[in-house]
Amino acid sequence: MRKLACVIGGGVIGGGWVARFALMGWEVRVFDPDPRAAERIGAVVKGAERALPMLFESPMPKPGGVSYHATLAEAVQGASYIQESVPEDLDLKVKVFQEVQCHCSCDAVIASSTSGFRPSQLREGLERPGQLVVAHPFNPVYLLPLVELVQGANADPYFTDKAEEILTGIGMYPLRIRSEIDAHIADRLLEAVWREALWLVKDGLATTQEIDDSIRYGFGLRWAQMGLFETYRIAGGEAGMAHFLEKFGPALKWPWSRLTEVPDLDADLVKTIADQSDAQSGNRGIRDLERLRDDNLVAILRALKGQGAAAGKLLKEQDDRLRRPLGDGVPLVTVRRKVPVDWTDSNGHMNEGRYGQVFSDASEALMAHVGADQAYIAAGNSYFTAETNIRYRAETLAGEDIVVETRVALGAGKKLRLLHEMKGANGDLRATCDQFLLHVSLQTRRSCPPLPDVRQRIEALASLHDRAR
Ligand SMILES: NC(=O)C1=CN([C@@H]2O[C@H](COP(=O)(O)OP(=O)(O)OC[C@H]3O[C@@H](n4cnc5c(N)ncnc54)[C@H](O)[C@@H]3O)[C@@H](O)[C@H]2O)C=CC1
Ligand SMILES: C[N+](C)(C)CC(=O)CC(=O)[O-]
Repeated sequence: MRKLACVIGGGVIGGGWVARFALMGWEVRVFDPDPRAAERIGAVVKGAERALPMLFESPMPKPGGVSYHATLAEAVQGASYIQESVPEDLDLKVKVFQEVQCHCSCDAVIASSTSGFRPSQLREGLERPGQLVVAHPFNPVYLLPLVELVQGANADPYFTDKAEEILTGIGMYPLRIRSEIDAHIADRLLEAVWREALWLVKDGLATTQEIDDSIRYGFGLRWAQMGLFETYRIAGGEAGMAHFLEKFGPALKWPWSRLTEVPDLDADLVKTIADQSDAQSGNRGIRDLERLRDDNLVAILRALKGQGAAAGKLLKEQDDRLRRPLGDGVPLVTVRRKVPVDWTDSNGHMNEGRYGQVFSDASEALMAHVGADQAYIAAGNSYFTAETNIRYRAETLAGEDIVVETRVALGAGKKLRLLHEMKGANGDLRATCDQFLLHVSLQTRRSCPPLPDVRQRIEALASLHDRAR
């Protein structure tokens, strides 16, 4: 399948889709009648280019090109996936889908970013209603994996399955919503919290900052890794969920919530909220806030990745999908990645310990390349590092692209000596590492010669790298 996506509507959400598809190697065609759309999307893509690759240890694919088209008919040509992200207006969306179907391939997935409409509403008057699904993302689309995938009645599961496969391939977590309902699942939950928050401000009970603090210092942290039900199960103690419901069930009937009413967004309430929000965050521009949000999300997601928990598990799976064989260049490129924010220290640059990690990753990649991979290790053979000598030549900042080039300087029997050079995007040297490893048996924990295949491949690399010196 040709990896060609079309994004219709290039605002906040459309821009995020463009960035995610393009950075995951898809060519993207955009249609948006607003002449400022390309500039807006450019700014979103720039932020995404810094943030998204920080999530992965594997190299990103070559980014796909982004092209802008004067007509919708031209933009959808040849696309296998079409994502609509025009404003939340049912008539407008239906009109867009009707036009899309006049020009797109009958095999293409047509997906809507709608926050609240049901697929059956969007399919009104469509010639091929089954071709449309809802794929509701979360802002920023290029970092947050969740996408609510709604098929609804009268759909063709072929398109839902295809959408699921494509969205998974670009690193997202498609959550299939079993029955179509207004606002799907997540927006219903968000809406409940949002309404309650608006009442708290309107009634003068809390400021915008106090409400944000009540979330980010407390339950927001719990939600990011366990959600609602698993968290409350623990709150029930040894007796679990049933006991939690027994303990806190009666409170549901007390007037703890104003959810059944909606506050009027009259001029007074809008001014109160806008003034409080200005006082809270008005000293920072939107781009600054976006960068702060993205860096924090990257750090949180990477922490979850370390634990293999929640969205972090998905990142590990995407790393596996992105991993490619090393190739046979001389020297070998053993690491190609972006420096993530959580690797920097109080000097504002990549911490010295992380250089050790990068070179360790380089050795591990080389080991896998010569056949000393996870299966080889599981069978009881491995290499241990006996000595590492790192020279720091220039500082490296978060968001920078780095590569490590590795030469086998010695591959004789159980001895392996690797010379690594870490370079920046322009080939400028950042650090070198001279590393001596010994082959070991994991049963005896003593050194021993490698198995013949690994030994041969190491010797071949050593002689190739020696000749190329
Ligand atoms: N902003 C958010 O937090 C989220 C929004 N959504 C949904 O995504 C959709 C888009 O929302 P936003 O990006 O926030 O809106 P937006 O207002 O930022 O962007 C809409 C874009 O559509 C363009 N547009 C208008 N008419 C068009 C047409 N006929 N053809 C092509 N482009 C057209 C506009 O020029 C604009 O660039 C909505 O359905 C919204 O509910 C979904 C998740 C989150
Ligand atoms: C406010 N909103 C309904 C458009 C929000 C969403 O749809 C999802 C999000 O990113 O919060």
